[in-house]
Amino acid sequence: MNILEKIVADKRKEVDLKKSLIPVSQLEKSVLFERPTISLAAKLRKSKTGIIAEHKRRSPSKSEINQSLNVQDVAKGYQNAGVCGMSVLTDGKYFGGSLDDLLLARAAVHIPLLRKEFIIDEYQILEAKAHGADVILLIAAILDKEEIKRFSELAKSVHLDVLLEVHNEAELHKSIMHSLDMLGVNNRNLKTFEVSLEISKTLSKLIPDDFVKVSESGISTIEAIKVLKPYGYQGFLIGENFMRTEDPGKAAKEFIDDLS
Ligand SMILES: O=C(O)c1ccccc1NCC(=O)[C@H](O)[C@H](O)COP(=O)(O)O
Repeated sequence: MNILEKIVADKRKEVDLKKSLIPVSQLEKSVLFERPTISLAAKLRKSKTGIIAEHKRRSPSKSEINQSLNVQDVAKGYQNAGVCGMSVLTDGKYFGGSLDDLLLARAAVHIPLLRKEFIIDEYQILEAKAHGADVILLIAAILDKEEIKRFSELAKSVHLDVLLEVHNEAELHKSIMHSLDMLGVNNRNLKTFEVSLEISKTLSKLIPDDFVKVSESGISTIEAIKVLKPYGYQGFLIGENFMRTEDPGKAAKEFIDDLS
């Protein structure tokens, strides 16, 4: 089994357990379920910098990144830095995140929040909404076309933006559909951890203009963004580069100031 298969196998067990403990009817009663969401896609379309900053304590490729920070301080720092949105990893086993991180970030800031998760069941989309997310991530490598359609339509029906992530041409071809808002190209191969910005460059020309294009992973310099912008990218998802520092908000602010 590669790492992605392991994550998905664990996720299936986790979701089955959660469904038995907290029914959908309870998720729908959350005050946050009624909260009007904020569109990340709309923010990215208007932004000159397009930074989506991530809260990431650890990862399968890098192990520990930063375990000592308070998620609300990170969220406020990112908001103060002028990011377009914040990505909150909610997977516990592999990334050290949780749905509580999402709730806490929601209570601290008013920028769009992306639930960064391995979504394999509709339940997780309703869970995202009930915990204050504005956006969900769908990963083409772990979903078939019918699931992408079903999950993205459900997300849209509860007013969540959808970021669909691809890493190769086959994933992109099966994924293009009207119920998506943003197409993300992950520069990291989630099976081998190899990172190359060339993936964003190559796939950019195959993405129709009606989607906001987001380049994800392995971005650590202003130069990388300057290289990717002419390929039509309006969003740039950055995790480790900010989270490795003592003050991710400050690092994001310096980055955005240099970019502006
Ligand atoms: O980051 C990993 O090691 C990883 C491994 C397996 C599946 C997903 C993984 N990361 C999720 C992400 O997509 C990144 O956290 C995100 O794009 C930010 O990347 P970076 O700026 O390189 O931290």
